[in-house]
Amino acid sequence: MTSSAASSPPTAPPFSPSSSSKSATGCPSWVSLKPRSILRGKAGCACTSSHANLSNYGSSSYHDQSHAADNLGMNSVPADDSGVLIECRDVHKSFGEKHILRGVSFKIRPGEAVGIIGPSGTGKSTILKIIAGLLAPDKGDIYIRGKKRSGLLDDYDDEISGLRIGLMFQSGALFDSLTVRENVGFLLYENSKMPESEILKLVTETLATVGLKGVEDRLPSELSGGMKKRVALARSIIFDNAKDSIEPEVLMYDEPTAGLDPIASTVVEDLIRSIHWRSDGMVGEPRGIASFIVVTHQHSTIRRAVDRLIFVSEGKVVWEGTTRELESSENAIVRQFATGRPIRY
Ligand SMILES: Nc1ncnc2c1ncn2[C@@H]1O[C@H](COP(=O)(O)OP(=O)(O)OP(=O)(O)O)[C@@H](O)[C@H]1O
Repeated sequence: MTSSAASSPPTAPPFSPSSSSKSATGCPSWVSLKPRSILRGKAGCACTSSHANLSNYGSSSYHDQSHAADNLGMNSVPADDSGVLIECRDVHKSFGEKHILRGVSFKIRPGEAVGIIGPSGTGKSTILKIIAGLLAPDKGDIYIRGKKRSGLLDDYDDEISGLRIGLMFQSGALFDSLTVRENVGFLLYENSKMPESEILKLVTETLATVGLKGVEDRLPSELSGGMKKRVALARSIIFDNAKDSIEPEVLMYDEPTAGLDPIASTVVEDLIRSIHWRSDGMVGEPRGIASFIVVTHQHSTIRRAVDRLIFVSEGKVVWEGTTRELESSENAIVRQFATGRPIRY
């Protein structure tokens, strides 16, 4: 992500588990469309990005070529519109003079694993923030289960949103002054009626799910980049056992593998998949997470973590198709993305 969200940098509320009096800085790694006091006004992180294979994206040559993609047919876009969870319809967004989104339209259906790809700065993260209700579109609408949504995150109640959406920021956005245990259990300590001993147990179990053991007492500064991503993932999938309504039905990940080495990337990609699989009851306990959306530049993440792709360029969706179709597409830009070859001038 190339820039911060519209809001000013967040300051987290004081952390208040009984055992700690530390205060936190930073912002949560995920937000839900269900309002909770801890999340109000806390969204928005300054993020950085690394795009190993796509350094030439955003060049004029790239943009010239992308016009050709406008003529591409949409491949393998499911025809069945019944039960569409999220629809972006002709969404526009400008920041000052910069017209970033110029009529973005797509649909997310139940159970889908969707990747949003495209040149740097084309507005992919902005799309996630608009879907999450952190930013308002200037024009166009977001439909949730067929119902037009209005307002931002803070305005929602359960009836209006109708869908629980979690967003994991690219940076992971861990609270630097809190331990791993406190970070992962943050929302539960703040909101849940669960006893602290149960929260501790759940934190340990959730960390084990993402392959981390014995790191509960470490600070984020004592973790590698890959471990931080996994802690952020753990925080995005820990749920209040006492309520079944708190779990997000759609998880959105903003560049979850950016900056990771291939092995650490694979771990995170497979974790994202496994969370999804569990929603289908294929592995372990069924979860309520219906779909997920991943913004990524990483080819391995596209191959391992998602099934369908939405290619955004110059603020529009210029191609949709399966990951397999990405490999075989004859469109110059899509093929170039698939092969990771530098663009020739
Ligand atoms: N709050 C904001 N204020 C001003 N400009 C913004 C804001 N948020 C995003 N932008 C600008 O909008 C453009 C799109 O940003 P965005 O982060 O959505 O792109 P992206 O496609 O996710 O990029 P990347 O692939 O590099 O992460 C960038 O030029 C960015 O600087």
